[in-house]
Amino acid sequence: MGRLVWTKYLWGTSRLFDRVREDNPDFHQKIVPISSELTQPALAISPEDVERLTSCVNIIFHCAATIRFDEPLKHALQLNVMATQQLLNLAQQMHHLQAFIHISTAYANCNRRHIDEIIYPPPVEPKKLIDSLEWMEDSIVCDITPRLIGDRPNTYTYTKALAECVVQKESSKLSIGIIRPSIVGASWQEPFPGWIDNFNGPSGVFIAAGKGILRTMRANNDAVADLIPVDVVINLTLAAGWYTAVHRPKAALVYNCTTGGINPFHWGEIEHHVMSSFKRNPLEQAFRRPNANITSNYLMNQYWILVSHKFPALIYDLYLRLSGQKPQMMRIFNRLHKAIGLLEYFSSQDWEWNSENMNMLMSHLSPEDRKTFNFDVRQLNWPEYIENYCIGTKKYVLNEDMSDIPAARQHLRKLRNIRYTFNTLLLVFIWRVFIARSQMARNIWYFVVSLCFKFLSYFRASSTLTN
Ligand SMILES: CCCCCCCCCCCCCCCCCCCCCC(=O)SCCNC(=O)CCNC(=O)[C@H](O)C(C)(C)COP(=O)(O)OP(=O)(O)OC[C@H]1O[C@@H](n2cnc3c(N)ncnc32)[C@H](O)[C@@H]1OP(=O)(O)O
Ligand SMILES: NC(=O)C1=CN([C@@H]2O[C@H](COP(=O)(O)OP(=O)(O)OC[C@H]3O[C@@H](n4cnc5c(N)ncnc54)[C@H](OP(=O)(O)O)[C@@H]3O)[C@@H](O)[C@H]2O)C=CC1
Repeated sequence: MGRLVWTKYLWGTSRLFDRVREDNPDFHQKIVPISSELTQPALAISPEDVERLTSCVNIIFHCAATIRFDEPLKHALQLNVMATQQLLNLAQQMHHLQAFIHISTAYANCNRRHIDEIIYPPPVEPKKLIDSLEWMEDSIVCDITPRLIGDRPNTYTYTKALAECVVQKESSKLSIGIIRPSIVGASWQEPFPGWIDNFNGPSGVFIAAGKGILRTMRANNDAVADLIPVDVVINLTLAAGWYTAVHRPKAALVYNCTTGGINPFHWGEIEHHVMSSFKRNPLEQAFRRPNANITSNYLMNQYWILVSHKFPALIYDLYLRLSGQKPQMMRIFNRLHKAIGLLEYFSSQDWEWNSENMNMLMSHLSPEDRKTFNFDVRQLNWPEYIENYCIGTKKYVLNEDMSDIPAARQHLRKLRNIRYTFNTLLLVFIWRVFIARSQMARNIWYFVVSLCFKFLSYFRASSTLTN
């Protein structure tokens, strides 16, 4: 439902709605936005709006949540659990409600390796937790949060697990479907390939790598990167709304909305395609040439952070200071490291999700509906998707013009020349300081050079023989 920001998207200039605007310029007349605030009693919905909702609504799609990984527990609990309970209460007053679709996350149970389409017992009884945190000061809650969330990485996944349990409790009174998307990425086909409008999940990582800021990150090359295009999630959600309303399942049906078990792709492959895509379609004003690597080795990552992040940031900030400007690069890197640190849990391991209900739902759709509400990720071509995703971050997140690509390429060439010059100067400096002053360093240097020369002569000789 969201707050009234919805209107900004619908009536405003968002390119997401270009196609629907073309097909049906008056489409906005079909939409009635309702103002709400999840942190307020009864969700702060006005009595007139409550009246309208209870008399008109057939299906609820409950998406509103805080998705921040660093949300204080009390706030996350309020937004993701208590607000869900309030919406369920409101849903029970709705005279014509046919289905309640709750958007959870595939990582709600990320403390398990294999995740079935069932609701697992909650880590704690939600009501008990809400009651006990109510009287506690924020500082105490903060202290006990790590103990409470246990083997989950953050308050987000913890509260999303509790929310599932709250929703399940109402399944005798409402027809309920729960959608669990994995890592939501840019659109695959609808309304056009590559649409994305935020820095969440991998998008911020891709952009930071494309800008040449991010050069290293901890991730497992061979772990499955369970990205799911946003239009697949929406299509599945709509289809689940239809199925729930028509078939009225007795228990809440859970749909793991994932790609890993059906059409797996790995972080190592993503790295390769992201980097080559940004080399073909560079972002404007890159800090350095895009050249990022993932590694699962902690020490290696720390080494590259020092050499490829902190050292260039220090030099650049020194340059800014000397030219009378405010240093900023170190601050940017500190924020980046904080964000990356919160994502590494998800990129360093993999999970197996069972997605039988996704298949079951597909089998219930008519061939025409299967096309209109396509969520068959077997057809997803990953390299093409990643290319469109990277172009999408450029066009729709950073609002860069594709016609400026030649200038961006020129900028990368300039950066390459700066790097060559810098490396040459560094080599000369090292030569002057170490090699020219010490006999032993000189001997090692001559030894290395003669070894290289011998190798070269050997290869030349052997290639002449084979010819
Ligand atoms: C080596 C590289 C190789 C490259 C190739 C790639 C190879 C593969 C590599 C592996 C990839 C792994 C990906 C795994 C993803 C797993 C996700 C699991 C998802 C679980 C699924 C879910 O169930 S779902 C929810 C997902 N939930 C999020 O994903 C929110 C996270 N996030 C936050 O929890 C907060 O964001 C956090 C961070 C605390 C900061 O918090 P913070 O307070 O410091 O900063 P803010 O977020 O408030 O941002 C303040 C302003 O910075 C702007 N900004 C933000 N990022 C920016 C950026 N990169 N560049 C420029 N600008 C940026 C922003 O737009 C704001 O701008 P403004 O102020 O104008 O609005
Ligand atoms: N992004 C992802 O990778 C994944 C997301 N999900 C789930 O999908 C759902 C949507 O997530 P996503 O679109 O990514 O996240 P967004 O942050 O973009 O959307 C969250 C929505 O919740 C609303 N909201 C947040 N706080 C309040 C509040 N206090 N009062 C009223 N409304 C509020 C926001 O309204 P406003 O726009 O006004 O701020 C926004 O419409 C969430 O339930 C999330 O858990 C699941 C798996 C993956």
